[in-house]
Amino acid sequence: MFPIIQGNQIQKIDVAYCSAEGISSLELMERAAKSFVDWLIPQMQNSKGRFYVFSGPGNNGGDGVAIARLLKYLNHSVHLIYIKDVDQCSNDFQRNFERLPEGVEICRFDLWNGKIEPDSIIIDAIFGVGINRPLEGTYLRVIQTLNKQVGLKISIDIPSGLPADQASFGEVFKADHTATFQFPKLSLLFPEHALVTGEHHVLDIGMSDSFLNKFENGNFYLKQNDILGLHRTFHRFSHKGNFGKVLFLGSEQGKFGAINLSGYASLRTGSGLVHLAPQIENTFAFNTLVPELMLYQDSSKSSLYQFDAIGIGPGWGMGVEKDYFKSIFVRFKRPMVIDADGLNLLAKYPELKKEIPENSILTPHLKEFERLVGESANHLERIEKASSLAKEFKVIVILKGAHSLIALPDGRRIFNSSGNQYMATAGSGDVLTGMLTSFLGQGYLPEHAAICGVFHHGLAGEIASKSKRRGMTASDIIEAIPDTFIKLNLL
Ligand SMILES: NC(=O)C1=CN([C@@H]2O[C@H](COP(=O)(O)OP(=O)(O)OC[C@H]3O[C@@H](n4cnc5c(N)ncnc54)[C@H](OP(=O)(O)O)[C@@H]3O)[C@@H](O)[C@H]2O)[C@@H](O)CC1
Ligand SMILES: [K+]
Repeated sequence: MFPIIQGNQIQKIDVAYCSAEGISSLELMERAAKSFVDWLIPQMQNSKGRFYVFSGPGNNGGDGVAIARLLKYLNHSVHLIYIKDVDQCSNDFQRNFERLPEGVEICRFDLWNGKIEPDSIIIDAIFGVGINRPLEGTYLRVIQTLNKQVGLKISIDIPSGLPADQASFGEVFKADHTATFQFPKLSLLFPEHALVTGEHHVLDIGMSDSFLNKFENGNFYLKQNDILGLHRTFHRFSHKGNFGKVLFLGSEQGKFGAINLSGYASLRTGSGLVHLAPQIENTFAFNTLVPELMLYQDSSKSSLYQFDAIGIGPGWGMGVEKDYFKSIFVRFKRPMVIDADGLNLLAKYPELKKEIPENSILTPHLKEFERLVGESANHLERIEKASSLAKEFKVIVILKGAHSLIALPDGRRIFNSSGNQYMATAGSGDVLTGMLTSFLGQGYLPEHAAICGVFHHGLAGEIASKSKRRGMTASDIIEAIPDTFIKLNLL
């Protein structure tokens, strides 16, 4: 997993990396510039190949100057607009400025005529992770001017004006794409910044996970390769008992779809036996979506021990009695998945939080999370609260959304990379509950169940949305679950 390094540590990393690799900071900048251009060129198939690069005074600006050179070498039309006098810019900026080839149109911002030809691509290299205060004066004017321009806008490393690991504190360049070096900066993962970051892309500049891990501060970014080693393997002699017997409690009258979706998702994730216990008196009235799902009638006296894992909450309703709710924790005793009305009931009866079995997985979306822990001023505060909740009650909190956060009881915070906007559809959360419960039931450690569940869920969404886009439903996500195992070559 990539650690997500704090902005104010990044200069230290540059120095340590350059000395370990025996390269100069200028060479590292060249690598960054090259990785950017290698990523950029295939993106711009229909463009005329005309670029306007705006460079600020630091090394982000230096990246921009190096990129202007590399684009010119590829015979593109390149304009470089710099903002501060060159002799007041960073050393590596100045070294790159000296290397600019003939044909790059160079102009200082205050002398620039303000014209950008249609179909041009605007590259923002004004500020990177070194931003330390809100923009004012000329810099503010530059960003305001560029935000009014039409055309594809791309930020290098981070949209200028956005601090690396805090909530935005002023005007920010509005990018369509952000190409960030080596690992995403924390603030790129905040939902409230989506309009300025656009789509973000992580570009490799050669730093290994093990090198970066020396600078980690508990935040990590989950990639596809990270989950491969976490999966259990099964063999020809495995029988349905090995794949787990799971139970879902939820679905009051009128919300039958909820645990049906969870149950079906758990079958598709590999569960051997799946039972549903709807919150209704007469289960004859309950139709299961697929014949493989079995009905179970729970009574608060019976043992739940026969199940390997349970998932509670989807469509449950708020009529569940407190004592019955508590009895589930007491009767099962082992890690379980708590979602939807299970979480709303915890918000209603906060004294029950301490009864939750250790290492259980709680899966709130932003609204459910707010009910549990109160309002947050921004996503940074939300992340801190999720982490505190995980540590205090020794549970795993999955804060759902783009780049879902997995907050672990030991304080680590893992941000997911899979998934897309089309997954914001009814029942998507019930599917996740089914997948998490399935992995728990197959004997995965709760931490691994959480990581695999979140990643596969996002990947299934990506696969299903290829043909369905906005029309994708939760059932489509379920149907794509087997493809996630095939894609990752997992037997
Ligand atoms: N490690 C990596 O992965 C690699 C990183 N690389 C690149 O380096 C970038 C970081 O470079 P950086 O440290 O020079 O910071 P950057 O943001 O360019 O500028 C800081 C300058 O801005 C100034 N300043 C700050 N706020 C201001 C404000 N509001 N208004 C006005 N001025 C303000 C501040 O001066 P100050 O006035 O505070 O003295 C300082 O002069 C990084 O994002 C990436 O693109 C790659 O090249 C190689 C691999
Ligand atoms: K930038």
